[in-house]
Amino acid sequence: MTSSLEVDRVTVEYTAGAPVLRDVSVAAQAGRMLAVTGPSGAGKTTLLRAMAGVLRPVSGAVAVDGKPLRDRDDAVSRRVVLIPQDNGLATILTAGENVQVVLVANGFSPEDARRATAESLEHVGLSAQAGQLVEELSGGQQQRTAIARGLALSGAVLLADEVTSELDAANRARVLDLLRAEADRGACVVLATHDLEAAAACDAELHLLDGAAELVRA
Ligand SMILES: Nc1ncnc2c1ncn2[C@@H]1O[C@H](COP(=O)(O)OP(=O)(O)OP(=O)(O)O)[C@@H](O)[C@H]1O
Repeated sequence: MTSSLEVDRVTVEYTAGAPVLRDVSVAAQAGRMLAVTGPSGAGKTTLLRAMAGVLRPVSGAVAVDGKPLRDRDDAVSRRVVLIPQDNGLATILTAGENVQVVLVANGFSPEDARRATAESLEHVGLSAQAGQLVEELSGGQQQRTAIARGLALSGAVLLADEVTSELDAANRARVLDLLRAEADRGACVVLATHDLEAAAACDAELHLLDGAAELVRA
């Protein structure tokens, strides 16, 4: 089944009366990649967190398949996957454990979780690091572990926040190919990025500036 993600006139505030996003609307469609660009502090992470159901807008709504998201639990049950900017990995677990634990928590049997973990780490080129503690991995290897974890969940919506920032050119190209493969299997992919080449690899681009959004490429 394919899904669509609609952001309808969303305003988000961290402090009452000081919106970080103002009246932002955009739709992300199944099978396509949407880039969210803009300078540091423009609100890219805030928008992805609202899309993920982590932040509740003060007005407007985020909907998947026309049904508004209630909160993060609702978003998880509707297969909205967020790969966060800070990776969100448990540093005292291995790369493999980080992926596997999340899969089991999402209903995979231990055997399926083991298989999907091995496949996903292989896709990002980390098979040899599966048993290594996250705190022993480089920044780019940690970033790829978080990507492997997000990809393994096979979301209907995949929200990737600055997932190429620590990667060399070859790994960046590999990750963009993997995100494209997610879109090709029917996911809505949203990529927040500073990287102009990564943005150019997407089908559409939403540019944020001072909390307002403009669709610069549809
Ligand atoms: N938890 C928070 N509490 C208060 N203000 C916040 C919080 N998180 C972000 N902000 C503010 O919201 C604005 C947008 O931040 P956000 O992280 O969404 O920007 P960004 O475009 O992702 O930036 P970057 O490219 O540097 O990651 C910034 O002014 C930031 O200081």
